[in-house]
Parts: sequence; structure tokens; C-alpha cells
Amino acid sequence: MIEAVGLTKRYGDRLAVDQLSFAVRPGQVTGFLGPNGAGKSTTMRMILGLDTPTSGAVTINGRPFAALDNPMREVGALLDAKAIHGGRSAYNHLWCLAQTNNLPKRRVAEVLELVGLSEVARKRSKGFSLGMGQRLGIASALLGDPKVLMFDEPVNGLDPEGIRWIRNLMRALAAEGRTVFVSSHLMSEMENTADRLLVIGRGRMIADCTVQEFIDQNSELAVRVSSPEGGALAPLLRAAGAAVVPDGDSTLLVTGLGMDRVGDIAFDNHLRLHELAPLQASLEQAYMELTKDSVEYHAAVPGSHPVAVKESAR
Ligand SMILES: Nc1ncnc2c1ncn2[C@@H]1O[C@H](COP(=O)(O)OP(=O)(O)OP(=O)(O)O)[C@@H](O)[C@H]1O
Repeated sequence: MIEAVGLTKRYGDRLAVDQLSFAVRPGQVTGFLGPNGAGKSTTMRMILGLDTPTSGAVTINGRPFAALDNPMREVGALLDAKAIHGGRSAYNHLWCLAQTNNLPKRRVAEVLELVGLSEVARKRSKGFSLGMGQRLGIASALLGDPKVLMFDEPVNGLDPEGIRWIRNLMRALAAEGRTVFVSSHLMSEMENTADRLLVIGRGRMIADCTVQEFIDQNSELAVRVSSPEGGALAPLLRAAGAAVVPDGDSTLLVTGLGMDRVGDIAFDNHLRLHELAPLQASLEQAYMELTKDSVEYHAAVPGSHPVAVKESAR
């Protein structure tokens, strides 16, 4: 379990993390989402004692990181997969870590097997692909068999096979009862991986809920209606308060009215319907909508304005 209370980090006049309070629970994958610059890495570094909070506190299993007796047995983290000595083999890298942290030698072979690096374990990690480096970083995080695991943007730059592997690993770790906390700036990545979501923007908590609650609260329901008399139906729906967008010749996308109301209006006006169906905005759309005011940089639309504009700080 990871718990933060009023966690705040200020760099000069930049408030990177602003009064975050949350709990990351065992047995679940908790996605930590936010646009670039939202404060995810800063929060993770504070959890691991690599950055000192300006105010507030964060604990792992009830204690600050610095007070843990054997940190690698309690928490494993993948923050920057490139932070590995390239001249060493994967085996030696893990064996050094095991020795300095008082962990049994057998764990080295176990985690190499778990991440699928046994065959290349004696090769220098300098020649590793991004995916192999990521696997080695995950092997390091798992070495102490910790109950709490944290991954900062673990699938960045990976191919679909690597992404699927990491996704399955996280689900398996959570199913074993571990606390799994994983950051990403893409909702599409978290949609199939996470049980719970913490969404931040400009250092502040925007949402703390299950994935289903996020869908229910943030994705607007739309209705797709097909009618050979769409031209007559559209103004009637608009008059009832709906927003109506044509989608092809005879189909309308309707928001702001429930499906029952759309059907009733058509029936009352003797208009034939060929299709009436609910549509749910994708989670990615809902997330973009929710975080649009907290994006640090807005790129200009190609052809309209060539420069990225940095928004002024709050
Ligand atoms: N050491 C530092 N000194 C000054 N400012 C910093 C420092 N580290 C982070 N920041 C600033 O704090 C804010 C939050 O950064 P952080 O890296 O935590 O965001 P993030 O959500 O992890 O973003 P990304 O998805 O791009 O990795 C940003 O505005 C960043 O520029």
C-alpha cells in the first residue's frame, strides 16, 4: 500500500505536485495518468525517497521509504530503464544488486527466467534493445520479491509484443496480491490494464476512481439513429435540446437526449427508424477532454500556427 497525504513539490516558482492525497491498494493495478509534465515522475520519485517533498508526506506500507529496513524487499521500481551500467551483463548487474541488498543468489536466475532474459543473461547489456533493457529494469524491480511495484511509463517505445507482455505481467503481479502502480500519459494504455485510475493535471488530482466509474462519469453517451427521414427528424431533435451531427446519408449522431426520447420523438412524428443505438465515447476521448485544461504545451494545428505555445503557470 502506498499512501500520500498533502504531497507537494515546488521547484522554484513551479508547483510540480500540488497537495496530492491518495492511496494505492494491493491486489490491483492502479494507473497513474496525466499529460506530459503533470507531475507523475516527481510523485514517483518522492515515493522512492529520490526527491524530498516541499510539504506533505508519502509512505510505503506505513513507513517513509527512508525508514524501510530492506527497501528492495518492500518496493521495486522501474523509473529509467537506461540507468544501467552497459558494460555489465544482465546476470552481473542483478547479482551486484542482490549482493548489496542481501538477497539470495537464486533470485537472479529466477527473475531472469521470469522476464525471459535467461538466454542472453551473460551478454553485456550495452547491446540490448529497448525492450530487453526494459525487461532487465523490471527484473531488477522484482529481485527482492517486493509487495509494492512501481513502473514509470514502462511501455514507452516498445513494440506491440513488448506492450502486451508488460500488460500481462502487471495483471499477474496484481493477481498475486501485490500493489502495482504504473504511470502513463496515454489512457489507451491503461484502459485494458488498470483497475483503478489516479488522474492528475498540473500536479493536482483530477480523478481518483475505478476505470468503470471514469467511463460512467466522463464519457458522454451519444445515440446513433438511422432514418430514411433524417432530414425531418434532425430539426425536431434539435428543438428538443439535442446536438445533432449527420454521419453519412441517413444516419445522425445525437448527444444531449437519451435513446428513449429520440425514439419517442420519431414515433410521435410518424418518422420511420432503421436503427437506434447507444454509442459511448472512447475512454481516450474522455481523458483528453478531462485533461485538456492541464496540458503543459499545446501544439498548434499544422498549417494554422507553427509554434508550440506554453501556457502560463497558474
Ligand atoms: N528537477 C526539476 N527541476 C525543475 N523543474 C522540474 C524538475 N523535475 C520536474 N520539473 C517540472 O515539474 C513538472 C512535473 O514534471 P514531471 O516530470 O513530474 O511530470 P510527468 O507527469 O512525469 O511528465 P512526463 O509524462 O513528461 O514524464 C514539469 O513542469 C517539469 O518541468
